Amino acid sequence: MNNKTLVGSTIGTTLDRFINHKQADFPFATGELSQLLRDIALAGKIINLEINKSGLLDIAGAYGAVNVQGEEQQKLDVIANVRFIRALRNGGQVCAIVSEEDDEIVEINADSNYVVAMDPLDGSSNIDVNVSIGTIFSIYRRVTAPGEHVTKEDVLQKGDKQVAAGYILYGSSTMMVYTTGHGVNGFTLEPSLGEFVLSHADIQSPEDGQIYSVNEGAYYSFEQGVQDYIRYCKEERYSARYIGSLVSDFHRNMFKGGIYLYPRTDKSPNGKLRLVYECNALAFIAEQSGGMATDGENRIMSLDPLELHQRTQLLIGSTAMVKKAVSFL
Ligand SMILES: O=P(O)(O)OC[C@H]1O[C@](O)(COP(=O)(O)O)[C@@H](O)[C@@H]1O
Ligand SMILES: [Mg+2]
Ligand SMILES: [Mg+2]
Repeated sequence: MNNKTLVGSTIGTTLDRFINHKQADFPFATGELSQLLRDIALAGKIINLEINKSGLLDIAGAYGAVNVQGEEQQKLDVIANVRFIRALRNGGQVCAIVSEEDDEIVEINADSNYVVAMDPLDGSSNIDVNVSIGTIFSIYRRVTAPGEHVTKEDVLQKGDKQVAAGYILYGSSTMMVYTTGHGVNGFTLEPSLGEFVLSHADIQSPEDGQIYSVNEGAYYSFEQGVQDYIRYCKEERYSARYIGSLVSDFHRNMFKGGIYLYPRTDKSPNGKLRLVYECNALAFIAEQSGGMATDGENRIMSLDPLELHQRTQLLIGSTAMVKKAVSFL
């Protein structure tokens, strides 16, 4: 882990100031993307407050509905979804949202330029047991003209088209980590100030590592190559670490060096994780911090999304480890 002092964006700089500073790098910037990043940070702060006291409030447990994935929605999944949509609507920069919790495209401000794909609450199985969870987001510029009807073309863009992406991690501290294609920076929420403050500048993921993250309980449903790679990790005496929240496992491995795998199984022939609002964002962060993200054959960000809730196999993390894993497939 390296904390470097960068001209104009020193450790301790607030997110707001950092965004302003970075915007100056783009002479034709309109400030829309900057405002959108602020809106996401605001929604993250609001959700963070609810998560922190979720045990005290009647927001634990199931919501009593099933989302398009066939998964039982948790109350906090729905609350986080509502909070994000409201913050992005009020912020005025978004024309459409693709969310894990909504079957169809959520149309917002027809005249706005940006599309957001989001997983409002990642790691839902950990919500009620006080284990770290997150929010994942990808930002694209629409391809249709402002004012026109939003189409699937606007929301089903390759990961390579992302203009920004990141996540908010609600853990022992709350962090917002994002990229606009110029490196990855992490901001820690200073609770008494209520401000995200630059704490991890220009994050670089180690080339190699000793940690592997996979749900080994599904070992026998994985393809032979994946089973062989997991056995290799054991022979190498790597450490097995699996929180069960993609954002948290990814975050740890990005700093310490490691690989996260969610392989396809006989039950889920395309894997479990969603390309549009989980994998593309983390793939952008991984590549921008020196790591790698693949479905076993292709770069995740080169994949053409065909469906809003399309799933993909995911291998992500330190480059040397991901390449090694792919060599087993
Ligand atoms: O319980 P499993 O099958 O290991 O799946 C855990 C994975 O599923 C997820 O919970 C899926 O995300 P959601 O919680 O947003 O649906 C990931 O965060 C996590 O890595
Ligand atoms: Mg998720
Ligand atoms: Mg989710």
